[in-house]
Amino acid sequence: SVPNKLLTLVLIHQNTRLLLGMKKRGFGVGRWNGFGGKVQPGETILEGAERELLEESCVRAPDMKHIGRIDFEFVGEPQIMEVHVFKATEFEGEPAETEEMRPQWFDVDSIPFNTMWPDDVLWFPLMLKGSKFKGYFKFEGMDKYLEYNLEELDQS
Ligand SMILES: CNc1cc(N2CCN(C)CC2)nc(N)n1
Repeated sequence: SVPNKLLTLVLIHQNTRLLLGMKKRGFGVGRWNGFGGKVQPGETILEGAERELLEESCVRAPDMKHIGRIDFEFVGEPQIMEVHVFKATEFEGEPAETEEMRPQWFDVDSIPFNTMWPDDVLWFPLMLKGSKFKGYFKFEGMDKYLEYNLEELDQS
């Protein structure tokens, strides 16, 4: 009966390249991921996504679109992490390293899944092909999920 924790995740996907960041501290440290964080009181989820992208990568992406939602449960943790995923194709500025993230471009055929969250290999293909999706993963620790479901949603 704990409200979900609202979080964001932004991917910038330009033709055959994807911008990821190496998380330098905190939750998910040592893994490549999109950019994001907690949604603050008084901001929309979209505003939170835009703010975190700028803070973590120094770029803005005004065309970002909401493409999915993934709920993450961690065994022993009552609060579900409700991650809202956004994708952009255009950006303003130059990706730059921050205290949180070291950005790097990857070819979509060479995504470093072995140094990413284990769920990514399942839903990144949906993200890359432009699907809208809804997912749920039950994690036990940081490296293993016990259950999941993932569905593509109708665009119509
Ligand atoms: C638990 N699995 C996760 C979490 C996660 N996030 C990313 C966004 N963070 C703010 C919270 C945790 N991202 C991916 N790709 N997988």
